[in-house]
Amino acid sequence: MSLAFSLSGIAKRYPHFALQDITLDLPEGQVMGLVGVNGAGKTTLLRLLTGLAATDAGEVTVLGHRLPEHQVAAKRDIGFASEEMRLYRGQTLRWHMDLVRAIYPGWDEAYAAELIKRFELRTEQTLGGFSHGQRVKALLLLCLARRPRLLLLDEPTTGLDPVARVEVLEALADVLRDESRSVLFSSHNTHDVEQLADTITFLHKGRLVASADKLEFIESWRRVVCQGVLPPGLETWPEIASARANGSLVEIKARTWNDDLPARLAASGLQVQRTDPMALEDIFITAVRSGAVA
Ligand SMILES: Nc1ncnc2c1ncn2[C@@H]1O[C@H](COP(=O)(O)OP(=O)(O)OP(=O)(O)O)[C@@H](O)[C@H]1O
Repeated sequence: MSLAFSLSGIAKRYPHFALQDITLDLPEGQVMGLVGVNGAGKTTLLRLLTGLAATDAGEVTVLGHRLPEHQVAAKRDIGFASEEMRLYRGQTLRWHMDLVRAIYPGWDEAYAAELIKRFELRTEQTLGGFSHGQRVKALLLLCLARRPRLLLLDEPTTGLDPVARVEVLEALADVLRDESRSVLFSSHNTHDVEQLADTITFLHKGRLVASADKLEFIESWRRVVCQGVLPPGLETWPEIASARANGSLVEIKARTWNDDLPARLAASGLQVQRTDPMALEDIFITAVRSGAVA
C-alpha cells in the first residue's frame, strides 16, 4: 500500500505551543478529516506537510518524497488551499488561472471551466471585489484544477453561508470520487468531516487524540443509559470515556463498546436501559474532554 503521506514522531515547537508525538499515515486514495478546536495545531500540521514549516523532530514523507530534502518534487503533486495563501487583489481570476496553468503542467482547463460554472465565478473580475465565499471558491478552483495527487485543504468550508458550503462540499465530493486522489482537510465542523472523510483524526492541544476509520470509529462509541448508583472508579475503566449521574440515571459514554460491557456494568450494580450510537460531534467533545490520547 503506498502512502500519500507519512508523519513519524513529529514535533514542532513554537514559544507557546507544541505539536508533539505525531505519527500518522494517509494511504493513497483516502480522505482524512482533521478535526480540532481553534489553536489545536491543524494549520501547523498542514504546513509541515507542504514544507512551508520545518519540523523540530521526526520524519515527513509526502507521496514518497522525504521533506525537506525532496520538497520541490513533492510540491509538484500537492495542492494546498488555505486562507493564508496570497491572492492578488488587483488581478482577475483569469490572471490567476493563467499563472497557475503556466506553473503546473497538470492544469485541466475543462475542469476549471466546469468549476467556474458551478461556483458562479466571473473570471474577468478582480479578486479584491470578491466576497469571502467567492474567494474561497476561487482558491479551491485554482487548487483543484491542477489535479494534484494530494489535496491539503485548511478549513475549506469555514465562514461560508449554507448554500456556498453545500456547493463546496459537492465539488469536493466529486473530486473524491476519483480514487487515486488523496485528501487531508481540516475543519471545526464535524458534520462536514462525517460527510466526506474515510478516516477521522482528532487533534487537541498539539496531540493526536484519535485517528481511525470513520465507520469503525463511530461504531465503537456508544452512549449507555443505566439505572442505579454511579460506581466509584467507573471513569478509570479503559473503555469508558465519561460517566455521570443524574438522580438514579447514569449516563456513560463508552469509547470501545463491546458485548460484555452490560454484564460488567450489571456486576457493578448498574442496569443498562438503552444504548445509542453517538454523533461525531458528541464523540469529538467527549474524546477531547476525557483527554484520551491515540
Ligand atoms: N509561526 C508561528 N509562531 C508562533 N506561534 C505559532 C506560529 N504558528 C502557529 N502558532 C501557534 O500554534 C498554535 C496552533 O496554531 P494553528 O494555526 O496550527 O491551530 P489551528 O488548529 O489551525 O487553529 P484554528 O482552527 O484557529 O485555525 C497557536 O497557539 C498558534 O498561536
